[in-house]
Amino acid sequence: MNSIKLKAYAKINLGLDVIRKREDGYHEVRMIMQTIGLYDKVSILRTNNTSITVKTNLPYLPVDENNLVYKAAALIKNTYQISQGVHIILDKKIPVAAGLAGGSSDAATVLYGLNRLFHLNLPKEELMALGLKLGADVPYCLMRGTALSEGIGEKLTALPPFPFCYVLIVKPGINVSTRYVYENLKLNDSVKHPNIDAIVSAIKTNDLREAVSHFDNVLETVTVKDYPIIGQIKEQLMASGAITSLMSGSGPTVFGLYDSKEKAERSFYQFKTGNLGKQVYLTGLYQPRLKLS
Ligand SMILES: C[C@](O)(CO)[C@H](O)COP(=O)(O)OP(=O)(O)OC[C@H]1O[C@@H](n2ccc(N)nc2=O)[C@H](O)[C@@H]1O
Ligand SMILES: Nc1ncnc2c1ncn2[C@@H]1O[C@H](COP(=O)(O)OP(=O)(O)OP(=O)(O)O)[C@@H](O)[C@H]1O
Repeated sequence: MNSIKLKAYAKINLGLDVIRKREDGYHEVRMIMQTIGLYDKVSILRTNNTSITVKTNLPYLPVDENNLVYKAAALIKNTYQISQGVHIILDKKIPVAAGLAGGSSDAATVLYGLNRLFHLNLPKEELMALGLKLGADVPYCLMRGTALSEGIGEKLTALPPFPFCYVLIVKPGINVSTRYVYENLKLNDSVKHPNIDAIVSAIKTNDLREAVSHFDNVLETVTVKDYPIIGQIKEQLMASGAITSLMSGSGPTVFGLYDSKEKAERSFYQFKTGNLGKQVYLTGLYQPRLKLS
Protein backbone atom coordinates (compact mmCIF):
# COMPACT_ATOMS: atom_id res chain seq x y z
CA MET A 1 0.00 0.00 0.00
CA ASN A 2 1.49 3.33 -1.10
CA SER A 3 -1.31 5.69 -0.22
CA ILE A 4 -4.38 5.95 1.95
CA LYS A 5 -7.48 8.18 1.85
CA LEU A 6 -9.27 8.90 5.12
CA LYS A 7 -11.95 11.11 6.66
CA ALA A 8 -11.25 13.21 9.76
CA TYR A 9 -14.54 13.87 11.57
CA ALA A 10 -15.44 16.90 13.70
CA LYS A 11 -16.74 16.68 17.29
CA ILE A 12 -19.15 18.66 19.39
CA ASN A 13 -19.32 18.76 23.21
CA LEU A 14 -22.76 17.83 24.55
CA GLY A 15 -21.58 18.80 28.03
CA LEU A 16 -18.43 20.52 29.22
CA ASP A 17 -17.43 21.06 32.85
CA VAL A 18 -14.12 22.37 34.14
CA ILE A 19 -13.21 21.04 37.58
CA ARG A 20 -9.98 22.89 38.38
CA LYS A 21 -6.84 24.46 37.00
CA ARG A 22 -3.81 22.20 37.33
CA GLU A 23 -0.33 23.30 38.31
CA ASP A 24 0.84 22.96 34.67
CA GLY A 25 -1.79 25.48 33.50
CA TYR A 26 -4.03 22.86 31.87
CA HIS A 27 -7.55 22.30 33.21
CA GLU A 28 -9.13 19.14 34.51
CA VAL A 29 -12.37 18.64 32.58
CA ARG A 30 -15.41 16.37 32.41
CA MET A 31 -16.96 16.41 28.97
CA ILE A 32 -19.43 14.47 26.85
CA MET A 33 -17.90 14.15 23.41
CA GLN A 34 -19.83 13.40 20.22
CA THR A 35 -18.66 12.91 16.63
CA ILE A 36 -20.68 14.57 13.86
CA GLY A 37 -20.87 13.87 10.13
CA LEU A 38 -18.80 16.88 9.07
CA TYR A 39 -15.28 15.88 7.97
CA ASP A 40 -12.00 16.89 6.36
CA LYS A 41 -10.47 14.61 3.70
CA VAL A 42 -6.91 13.45 4.40
CA SER A 43 -4.85 11.63 1.76
CA ILE A 44 -1.39 10.34 2.67
CA LEU A 45 1.09 9.18 0.02
CA ARG A 46 4.48 7.53 0.56
CA THR A 47 7.17 9.36 -1.43
CA ASN A 48 10.66 8.60 -2.78
CA ASN A 49 12.36 11.17 -0.54
CA THR A 50 12.63 11.62 3.24
CA SER A 51 10.62 14.81 3.81
CA ILE A 52 7.09 15.61 4.95
CA THR A 53 5.14 17.83 2.57
CA VAL A 54 1.63 19.19 3.05
CA LYS A 55 -0.85 20.64 0.54
CA THR A 56 -4.18 22.15 1.62
CA ASN A 57 -7.15 23.89 0.03
CA LEU A 58 -7.06 26.70 2.66
CA PRO A 59 -4.38 29.25 1.70
CA TYR A 60 -4.23 30.72 5.24
CA LEU A 61 -3.32 27.41 6.92
CA PRO A 62 0.38 26.63 7.48
CA VAL A 63 1.88 23.77 5.44
CA ASP A 64 5.07 23.55 7.52
CA GLU A 65 5.72 22.12 11.00
CA ASN A 66 2.96 24.37 12.36
CA ASN A 67 0.27 22.27 10.72
CA LEU A 68 -1.00 19.53 13.02
CA VAL A 69 -0.88 16.95 10.22
CA TYR A 70 2.83 17.73 9.75
CA LYS A 71 3.37 17.46 13.53
CA ALA A 72 1.62 14.09 13.62
CA ALA A 73 3.70 12.74 10.71
CA ALA A 74 6.95 14.03 12.25
CA LEU A 75 6.06 12.45 15.58
CA ILE A 76 5.54 9.03 13.97
CA LYS A 77 8.64 9.31 11.75
CA ASN A 78 10.90 10.34 14.67
CA THR A 79 9.48 7.93 17.24
CA TYR A 80 9.73 4.87 14.99
CA GLN A 81 12.78 5.96 12.91
CA ILE A 82 11.00 5.93 9.57
CA SER A 83 13.15 7.56 6.89
CA GLN A 84 10.68 7.42 4.00
CA GLY A 85 8.86 10.69 3.32
CA VAL A 86 5.12 11.35 3.09
CA HIS A 87 2.98 13.81 1.16
CA ILE A 88 -0.27 14.81 2.89
CA ILE A 89 -3.17 16.36 1.01
CA LEU A 90 -5.59 18.03 3.38
CA ASP A 91 -9.00 19.03 2.07
CA LYS A 92 -10.54 21.10 4.89
CA LYS A 93 -14.25 21.49 5.38
CA ILE A 94 -14.39 21.68 9.20
CA PRO A 95 -14.27 25.37 10.19
CA VAL A 96 -10.84 26.33 11.61
CA ALA A 97 -10.36 27.44 15.24
CA ALA A 98 -14.03 26.77 15.82
CA GLY A 99 -14.26 24.43 18.82
CA LEU A 100 -14.90 21.45 16.52
CA ALA A 101 -11.47 19.80 16.96
CA GLY A 102 -10.71 20.05 13.24
CA GLY A 103 -6.94 20.19 13.62
CA SER A 104 -6.99 17.52 16.34
CA SER A 105 -9.03 15.19 14.14
CA ASP A 106 -6.67 15.74 11.18
CA ALA A 107 -3.72 14.89 13.45
CA ALA A 108 -5.47 11.77 14.81
CA THR A 109 -6.21 10.67 11.24
CA VAL A 110 -2.55 11.02 10.22
CA LEU A 111 -1.46 8.94 13.27
CA TYR A 112 -4.02 6.28 12.32
CA GLY A 113 -3.08 6.45 8.62
CA LEU A 114 0.68 6.18 9.14
CA ASN A 115 0.18 3.30 11.57
CA ARG A 116 -1.48 1.44 8.70
CA LEU A 117 0.68 2.71 5.82
CA PHE A 118 3.94 1.71 7.56
CA HIS A 119 2.49 -1.48 9.14
CA LEU A 120 3.47 -0.34 12.64
CA ASN A 121 0.68 -2.30 14.35
CA LEU A 122 0.68 0.13 17.26
CA PRO A 123 -1.92 -0.66 19.92
CA LYS A 124 -4.68 1.85 20.64
CA GLU A 125 -3.08 2.94 23.94
CA GLU A 126 0.21 3.82 22.25
CA LEU A 127 -1.47 5.79 19.45
CA MET A 128 -3.56 7.69 21.99
CA ALA A 129 -0.48 8.50 24.12
CA LEU A 130 1.21 9.88 20.99
CA GLY A 131 -1.96 11.81 20.19
CA LEU A 132 -1.99 13.47 23.60
CA LYS A 133 1.40 15.01 22.80
CA LEU A 134 -0.29 16.83 19.90
CA GLY A 135 -3.40 18.08 21.71
CA ALA A 136 -5.88 17.25 24.46
CA ASP A 137 -8.69 16.35 22.00
CA VAL A 138 -6.53 14.04 19.82
CA PRO A 139 -6.98 10.81 21.87
CA TYR A 140 -10.77 11.19 21.61
CA CYS A 141 -10.52 11.76 17.85
CA LEU A 142 -8.86 8.32 17.67
CA MET A 143 -11.93 6.84 19.36
CA ARG A 144 -14.98 8.71 18.00
CA GLY A 145 -18.66 8.22 18.81
CA THR A 146 -20.25 9.14 22.15
CA ALA A 147 -17.79 9.24 25.06
CA LEU A 148 -17.04 10.67 28.48
CA SER A 149 -13.73 12.53 28.50
CA GLU A 150 -11.89 13.30 31.76
CA GLY A 151 -8.44 14.34 32.97
CA ILE A 152 -7.34 16.94 30.40
CA GLY A 153 -9.13 14.90 27.73
CA GLU A 154 -7.10 11.69 27.80
CA LYS A 155 -9.24 9.59 30.16
CA LEU A 156 -11.89 8.22 27.86
CA THR A 157 -14.91 6.06 28.60
CA ALA A 158 -17.02 4.82 25.69
CA LEU A 159 -20.76 5.48 26.13
CA PRO A 160 -23.72 3.97 24.27
CA PRO A 161 -24.53 5.93 21.08
CA PHE A 162 -26.50 9.11 21.69
CA PRO A 163 -29.90 8.90 19.91
CA PHE A 164 -29.64 10.19 16.33
CA CYS A 165 -30.29 13.91 15.82
CA TYR A 166 -29.76 16.34 12.95
CA VAL A 167 -27.04 18.86 13.82
CA LEU A 168 -26.92 22.42 12.59
CA ILE A 169 -23.45 23.96 12.90
CA VAL A 170 -23.25 27.77 12.95
CA LYS A 171 -19.89 29.51 13.20
CA PRO A 172 -20.00 33.31 13.46
CA GLY A 173 -17.30 35.36 11.76
CA ILE A 174 -15.21 35.78 14.92
CA ASN A 175 -12.14 33.88 16.08
CA VAL A 176 -11.58 32.82 19.68
CA SER A 177 -8.49 30.86 20.74
CA THR A 178 -8.91 27.84 23.03
CA ARG A 179 -6.06 29.08 25.20
CA TYR A 180 -7.70 32.51 25.67
CA VAL A 181 -10.98 30.94 26.79
CA TYR A 182 -9.38 28.61 29.36
CA GLU A 183 -7.15 31.40 30.67
CA ASN A 184 -10.11 33.73 31.16
CA LEU A 185 -12.38 31.20 32.84
CA LYS A 186 -13.19 32.21 36.42
CA LEU A 187 -13.98 29.15 38.51
CA ASN A 188 -15.62 30.98 41.41
CA ASP A 189 -18.71 30.01 43.42
CA SER A 190 -21.10 31.66 40.98
CA VAL A 191 -20.16 29.23 38.19
CA LYS A 192 -22.94 26.75 37.51
CA HIS A 193 -21.40 23.33 36.87
CA PRO A 194 -23.29 21.04 34.49
CA ASN A 195 -24.36 17.67 35.87
CA ILE A 196 -22.19 15.46 33.63
CA ASP A 197 -23.14 12.31 35.59
CA ALA A 198 -26.83 12.97 34.88
CA ILE A 199 -26.05 13.18 31.13
CA VAL A 200 -24.11 9.89 31.33
CA SER A 201 -27.02 8.18 33.14
CA ALA A 202 -29.58 9.51 30.65
CA ILE A 203 -27.46 8.33 27.70
CA LYS A 204 -27.28 4.89 29.30
CA THR A 205 -31.07 4.74 29.54
CA ASN A 206 -31.47 6.23 26.04
CA ASP A 207 -33.46 9.17 27.45
CA LEU A 208 -32.90 11.98 24.95
CA ARG A 209 -35.02 14.67 26.69
CA GLU A 210 -33.49 13.98 30.12
CA ALA A 211 -29.94 14.07 28.69
CA VAL A 212 -30.56 17.31 26.82
CA SER A 213 -32.02 18.99 29.93
CA HIS A 214 -28.53 18.76 31.51
CA PHE A 215 -26.49 19.95 28.49
CA ASP A 216 -24.30 22.91 29.39
CA ASN A 217 -20.82 24.26 28.70
CA VAL A 218 -19.00 26.27 31.42
CA LEU A 219 -16.76 27.85 28.78
CA GLU A 220 -19.82 29.80 27.59
CA THR A 221 -19.36 31.94 30.74
CA VAL A 222 -16.28 33.43 29.03
CA THR A 223 -17.43 33.70 25.43
CA VAL A 224 -21.13 34.59 25.61
CA LYS A 225 -20.24 37.65 27.70
CA ASP A 226 -17.47 38.78 25.33
CA TYR A 227 -19.32 37.93 22.10
CA PRO A 228 -23.11 38.54 22.24
CA ILE A 229 -23.45 37.01 18.75
CA ILE A 230 -23.03 33.56 20.36
CA GLY A 231 -26.13 34.15 22.50
CA GLN A 232 -28.02 35.48 19.47
CA ILE A 233 -27.26 32.32 17.47
CA LYS A 234 -28.40 30.14 20.39
CA GLU A 235 -31.67 32.09 20.55
CA GLN A 236 -32.34 31.77 16.82
CA LEU A 237 -31.62 28.02 16.95
CA MET A 238 -34.11 27.55 19.81
CA ALA A 239 -36.72 29.72 18.10
CA SER A 240 -36.40 27.52 15.00
CA GLY A 241 -37.42 24.41 16.95
CA ALA A 242 -34.06 22.95 18.02
CA ILE A 243 -34.26 20.51 20.95
CA THR A 244 -31.25 22.32 22.39
CA SER A 245 -28.46 24.65 21.36
CA LEU A 246 -25.01 25.00 22.88
CA MET A 247 -21.58 26.35 22.15
CA SER A 248 -19.14 23.58 21.20
CA GLY A 249 -15.83 23.38 23.11
CA SER A 250 -14.18 26.76 23.44
CA GLY A 251 -16.36 28.12 20.62
CA PRO A 252 -17.26 30.23 18.87
CA THR A 253 -19.29 27.60 16.96
CA VAL A 254 -22.80 26.96 18.22
CA PHE A 255 -24.75 23.81 17.37
CA GLY A 256 -28.45 23.06 17.40
CA LEU A 257 -29.85 19.53 17.67
CA TYR A 258 -33.10 18.65 15.88
CA ASP A 259 -35.30 15.56 15.80
CA SER A 260 -37.12 16.92 12.74
CA LYS A 261 -35.33 17.06 9.38
CA GLU A 262 -37.80 19.65 8.13
CA LYS A 263 -37.18 22.05 11.03
CA ALA A 264 -33.41 21.57 10.70
CA GLU A 265 -33.53 22.33 6.96
CA ARG A 266 -35.69 25.41 7.47
CA SER A 267 -33.32 26.71 10.12
CA PHE A 268 -30.30 25.94 7.89
CA TYR A 269 -31.82 28.08 5.15
CA GLN A 270 -32.57 30.90 7.63
CA PHE A 271 -28.92 30.99 8.82
CA LYS A 272 -27.55 30.65 5.28
CA THR A 273 -29.49 33.72 4.17
CA GLY A 274 -29.02 35.68 7.42
CA ASN A 275 -25.96 37.40 8.85
CA LEU A 276 -25.31 35.60 12.17
CA GLY A 277 -23.44 32.61 10.73
CA LYS A 278 -20.36 32.93 8.53
CA GLN A 279 -20.10 29.14 8.09
CA VAL A 280 -23.25 27.04 8.33
CA TYR A 281 -23.52 23.25 7.90
CA LEU A 282 -26.35 20.78 8.31
CA THR A 283 -25.21 17.30 9.26
CA GLY A 284 -26.06 14.57 11.80
CA LEU A 285 -24.53 12.72 14.73
CA TYR A 286 -21.98 10.13 13.57
CA GLN A 287 -21.54 7.02 15.71
CA PRO A 288 -19.05 4.51 14.18
CA ARG A 289 -15.87 4.20 16.22
CA LEU A 290 -12.43 4.15 14.64
CA LYS A 291 -11.24 0.53 14.58
CA LEU A 292 -7.92 0.20 16.39
CA SER A 293 -6.14 -2.93 17.58
C1 LIG B 1 -12.12 22.93 24.41
C2 LIG B 1 -11.90 21.48 23.97
O1 LIG B 1 -11.84 21.43 22.57
C3 LIG B 1 -13.10 20.66 24.40
O2 LIG B 1 -13.17 19.41 23.77
C4 LIG B 1 -10.62 20.91 24.56
O3 LIG B 1 -10.63 20.95 25.98
C5 LIG B 1 -9.37 21.61 24.03
O4 LIG B 1 -8.63 20.66 23.34
P1 LIG B 1 -7.41 21.06 22.37
O5 LIG B 1 -7.76 22.21 21.51
O6 LIG B 1 -6.96 19.78 21.73
O7 LIG B 1 -6.36 21.55 23.42
P2 LIG B 1 -4.77 21.77 23.26
O8 LIG B 1 -4.43 22.06 21.85
O9 LIG B 1 -4.10 20.63 23.96
O10 LIG B 1 -4.58 23.06 24.17
C6 LIG B 1 -4.87 24.39 23.75
C7 LIG B 1 -4.87 25.28 24.99
O11 LIG B 1 -6.07 25.05 25.74
C8 LIG B 1 -5.83 25.00 27.14
N1 LIG B 1 -6.35 23.73 27.69
C9 LIG B 1 -6.67 22.69 26.87
C10 LIG B 1 -7.20 21.53 27.37
C11 LIG B 1 -7.40 21.43 28.78
N2 LIG B 1 -7.93 20.34 29.32
N3 LIG B 1 -7.08 22.48 29.58
C12 LIG B 1 -6.56 23.63 29.05
O12 LIG B 1 -6.28 24.56 29.79
C13 LIG B 1 -4.33 25.18 27.33
O13 LIG B 1 -4.14 26.51 27.67
C14 LIG B 1 -3.74 24.98 25.95
O14 LIG B 1 -2.67 25.84 25.72
N1 LIG C 1 -4.75 20.79 10.17
C1 LIG C 1 -5.18 21.91 10.77
N2 LIG C 1 -6.47 22.26 10.70
C2 LIG C 1 -6.92 23.38 11.32
N3 LIG C 1 -6.14 24.21 12.01
C3 LIG C 1 -4.83 23.91 12.11
C4 LIG C 1 -4.30 22.76 11.51
N4 LIG C 1 -2.99 22.71 11.79
C5 LIG C 1 -2.72 23.78 12.54
N5 LIG C 1 -3.81 24.53 12.74
C6 LIG C 1 -3.88 25.76 13.56
O1 LIG C 1 -4.48 25.37 14.81
C7 LIG C 1 -5.39 26.37 15.28
C8 LIG C 1 -6.63 25.68 15.88
O2 LIG C 1 -7.32 25.04 14.87
P1 LIG C 1 -8.49 23.96 15.07
O3 LIG C 1 -9.35 24.07 13.87
O4 LIG C 1 -7.93 22.64 15.41
O5 LIG C 1 -9.23 24.56 16.36
P2 LIG C 1 -10.44 24.04 17.20
O6 LIG C 1 -11.49 23.45 16.30
O7 LIG C 1 -10.89 25.17 18.06
O8 LIG C 1 -9.84 22.88 18.09
P3 LIG C 1 -10.38 22.36 19.49
O9 LIG C 1 -11.84 22.15 19.37
O10 LIG C 1 -9.61 21.04 19.62
O11 LIG C 1 -10.00 23.39 20.50
C9 LIG C 1 -5.69 27.29 14.10
O12 LIG C 1 -5.41 28.59 14.47
C10 LIG C 1 -4.79 26.82 12.95
O13 LIG C 1 -4.00 27.84 12.41
